[in-house]
Amino acid sequence: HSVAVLGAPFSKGQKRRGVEHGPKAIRDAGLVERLSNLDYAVHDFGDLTFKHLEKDEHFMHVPFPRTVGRANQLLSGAVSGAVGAGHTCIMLGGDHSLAIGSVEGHAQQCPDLCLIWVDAHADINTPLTSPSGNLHGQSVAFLLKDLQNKMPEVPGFSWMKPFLSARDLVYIGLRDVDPGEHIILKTLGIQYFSMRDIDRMGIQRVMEVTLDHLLARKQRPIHLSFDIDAFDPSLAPATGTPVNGGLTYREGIYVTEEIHNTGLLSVMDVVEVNPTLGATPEAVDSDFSNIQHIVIGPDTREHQK
Ligand SMILES: N[C@](CCCC[B-](O)(O)O)(CCN1CCCCC1)C(=O)O
Ligand SMILES: [Mn+2]
Ligand SMILES: [Mn+2]
Ligand SMILES: [Mn+2]
Repeated sequence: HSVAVLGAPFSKGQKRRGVEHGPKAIRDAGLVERLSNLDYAVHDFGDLTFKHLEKDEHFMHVPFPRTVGRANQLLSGAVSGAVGAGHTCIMLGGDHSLAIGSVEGHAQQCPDLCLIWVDAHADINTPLTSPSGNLHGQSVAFLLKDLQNKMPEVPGFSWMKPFLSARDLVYIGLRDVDPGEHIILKTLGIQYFSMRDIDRMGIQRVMEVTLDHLLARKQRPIHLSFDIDAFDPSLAPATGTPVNGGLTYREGIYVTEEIHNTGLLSVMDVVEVNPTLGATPEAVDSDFSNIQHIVIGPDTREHQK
């Protein structure tokens, strides 16, 4: 079947410059070619063009709310279009605030979707709990119906309303969760597997329980939102919020292979790649070839043994 590649060169969900170059860096490392070599029909939709809104005052301590909201409204339409056209969509970020538009657009086509969030962070702060105000740490809070009564009206987001149930979300890779986020995770009973859980259970068991939790009742489309800071910084240093003690290369491969093997992957976000950060040129290059391999999985012919 066919794959749509959609670039979202956007950085205003956080304060560090450079993550807007993520899509180009991933493309330059050969994503489209590698997908084509795996006999996928690849439709490269190119990069979205985001407008920086002139008047965009902070909302509380949240920077660029209208710019971020507008970007996600645009992205939502693009992802909805790609999925509606029958493609599996790969969205290249850009910072993780883009998951708001990506998941919302996906849900327009697939209201019964489930969400697997691979990340060092929970990204579930509300504007009231966020220590930084940065919207890339609040994405999930905008999606969840269960948090509706805890969310203020943020300017720029009136185009959407929360649609996801807490039971339809699983986290993998958590190791830097803020106090307010921890309270939300516990209160909503959200299923998560921290790095400590992975240490104890092993990645095979984590994936078994994750896919059982999400798919046992019924098979449905999977949205995989993959923040590359889920990886250990030794593997993926070129990212804005690195945290030690992350996923190994093999764990990353296993997570994506198990999701691939369900045949239910419908949209994947690859976000927080910042080629201007924390890396030497060779590290940047290995970063992206690693990401390529993880995102696409090894040559599928290996599976057909
Ligand atoms: N939870 C943080 C980081 C969010 C990262 C967003 B992601 O996952 O898309 O990269 C704050 C993290 N923490 C704050 C106190 C000092 C240490 C970092 C926040 O700013 O909300
Ligand atoms: Mn994230
Ligand atoms: Mn993160
Ligand atoms: Mn990050």
